[in-house]
Amino acid sequence: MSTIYRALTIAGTDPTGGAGIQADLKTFQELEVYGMSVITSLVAQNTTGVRAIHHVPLEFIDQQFQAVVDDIYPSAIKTGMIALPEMMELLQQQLNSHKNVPYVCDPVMMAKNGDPLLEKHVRAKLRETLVPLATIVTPNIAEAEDLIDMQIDDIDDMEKAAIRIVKELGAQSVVVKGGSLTGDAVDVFYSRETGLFKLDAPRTDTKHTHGTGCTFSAAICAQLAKGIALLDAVQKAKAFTADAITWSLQIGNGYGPTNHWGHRLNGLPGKNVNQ
Ligand SMILES: Nc1ncnc2c1ncn2[C@@H]1O[C@H](COP(=O)(O)OP(=O)(O)OP(=O)(O)O)[C@@H](O)[C@H]1O
Ligand SMILES: Cc1ncc(COP(=O)(O)O)c(N)n1
Repeated sequence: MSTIYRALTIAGTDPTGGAGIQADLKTFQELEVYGMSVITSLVAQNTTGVRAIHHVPLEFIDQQFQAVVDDIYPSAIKTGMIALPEMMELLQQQLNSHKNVPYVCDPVMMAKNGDPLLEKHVRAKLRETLVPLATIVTPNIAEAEDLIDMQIDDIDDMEKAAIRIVKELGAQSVVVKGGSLTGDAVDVFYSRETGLFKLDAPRTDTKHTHGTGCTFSAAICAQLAKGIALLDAVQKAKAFTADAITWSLQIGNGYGPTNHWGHRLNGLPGKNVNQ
């Protein structure tokens, strides 16, 4: 039998299925990687915004994590919404004990509509605990600005920020995502080994981008679980995410979800599965 690659996401939920744990598991499945999850926070949200957050007790997060690693050992791990400093400390300890496993840190700070998922005063804790352990950290523009306290207006700034995140915060590599800029959807990858690398995709004219960051980081995690090299993993994840955005589902009353099976529709007529 062929190898079963296994990816673990540690994150919050989205009951409408577009972001968080749900988006991660859909992405793992599409990429033929066995998906597992540890839930940190239950989030009552939809495509229009966040209504309420219920944090899972620390001890129970620990029990979920142990239950996974004691039985089906992950080939790669990602973290998404980690809202409390004590959760970050617990995961820092856990990830430190499993340093052999590639780790993708998506430093989730807010939902697409601007609702906070991580309070401002605990962002420094994320920078100190989880970011330094990351094989790759995947901030969007606002998150990168927060991580290294600089304003980012263009691709030059993204490059400066990427280098600083690796050199000053200790992550092994970074991809700064340019989804919120204008023009082509350009992301900037940096690692000490490869240097700077631009990832370019045409921008799809859509507001349905809820969960793009979760999908992108989960796709990187899935590729790393398969043993794909870092830059190649990021390039493959970029293409997967671009397809998920291109083949928009047009559902929800706000920022609608991406289409996780979009990569299967390339070559078919139309860009909207409802057409
Ligand atoms: N309209 C778009 N067309 C094509 N690619 C896009 C578009 N918007 C975002 N992307 C790409 O999607 C990926 C995620 O980037 P983005 O900046 O949206 O992350 P994010 O803000 O963390 O996402 P989210 O918070 O919605 O999970 C990046 O590769 C980015 O370039
Ligand atoms: C649990 C969780 N994690 C991450 C996001 C970010 O995704 P988006 O910015 O697209 O809403 C989210 N909304 N919910």
